[in-house]
Amino acid sequence: MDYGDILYAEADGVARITINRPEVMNAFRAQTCEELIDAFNRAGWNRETGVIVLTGAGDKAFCTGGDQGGHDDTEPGDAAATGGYGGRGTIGLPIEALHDVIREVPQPVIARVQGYAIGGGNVLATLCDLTIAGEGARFGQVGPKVGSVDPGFGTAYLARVVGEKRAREMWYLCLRYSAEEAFAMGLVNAVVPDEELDAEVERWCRELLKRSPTALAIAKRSFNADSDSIRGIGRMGMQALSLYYATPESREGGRAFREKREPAFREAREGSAKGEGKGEGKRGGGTG
Ligand SMILES: CC(C)(COP(=O)(O)OP(=O)(O)OC[C@H]1O[C@@H](n2cnc3c(N)ncnc32)[C@H](O)[C@@H]1OP(=O)(O)O)[C@@H](O)C(=O)NCCC(=O)NCCSC(=O)CCC(=O)c1ccccc1C(=O)O
Repeated sequence: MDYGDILYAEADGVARITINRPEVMNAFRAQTCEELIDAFNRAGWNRETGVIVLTGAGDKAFCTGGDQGGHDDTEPGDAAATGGYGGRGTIGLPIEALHDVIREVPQPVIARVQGYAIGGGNVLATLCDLTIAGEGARFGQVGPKVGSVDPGFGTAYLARVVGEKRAREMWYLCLRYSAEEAFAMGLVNAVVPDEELDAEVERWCRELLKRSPTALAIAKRSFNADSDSIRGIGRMGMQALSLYYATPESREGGRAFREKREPAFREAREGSAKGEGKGEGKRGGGTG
């Protein structure tokens, strides 16, 4: 596969995968997810590769989740309306397959985080085996601010990593957390000055490359086994999410972000319940 949205490099036992869309803070669209899946499989099944590093291009962001310009913005009730991202998978992004492959590759995956790890970007960093952050990194979830949610690993697995209270706080309040705060809650393994980030990631890679790759693979699979049930719950939740994306309430979030204004979720939900707006009646007036 030729890559347009990501960069891929292999050297000295380390595969580096870089989301290369700095103009949208490394937000991902369907094509980005497809390329990431291909790259993870390429690195994961190469016996020369001992560690995989996932990062984002530039110094502004690791990844800010789904590309808000990529949502289907047709009105609910229009024949083509899905509210999704227009690609493969339940919500038009093969996000489930991307999450799976990060967990499936036998090598440890390190998230090298500089700048923002927000929304689906924070989920990707959380799913990596290890996270190393520059001191300027900022973490957080934004779903309920923009009409989205990750009903699988992004919520349930996050709770295992940082604990139920913190995970609920992150999702409900949509605050941003500094690298030090993320370290304190166990979301990050190490924080270093931004200019030392590459050297620190390299140091961790060299340590991992000294370890038995088979023992690491068994350890990884053993850690995963305990949280694999989240996958099934996530699949079910994703079906619900695809219905939610087609509602005025969810669409209001994406639109408000693009229009740089506060969303009016409650008005959108109530308008929908009353059957106001184009096509709502055809969907039974549900709000998702
Ligand atoms: C990242 C911010 C906090 C940065 O804020 P700030 O520093 O004030 O800069 P801005 O002016 O807001 O942004 C600068 C510039 O970047 C553009 N941009 C930022 N993020 C995105 C994005 N995600 N998509 C498109 N464009 C983006 C922004 O528009 C600006 O462009 P200009 O041209 O300069 O105007 C802040 O930007 C922010 O909060 N961004 C929103 C992040 C967001 O909404 N992410 C999507 C979250 S929902 C999601 O990821 C769903 C998809 C998904 O991932 C998923 C779905 C279902 C199950 C699982 C998952 C999953 O976990 O992956």
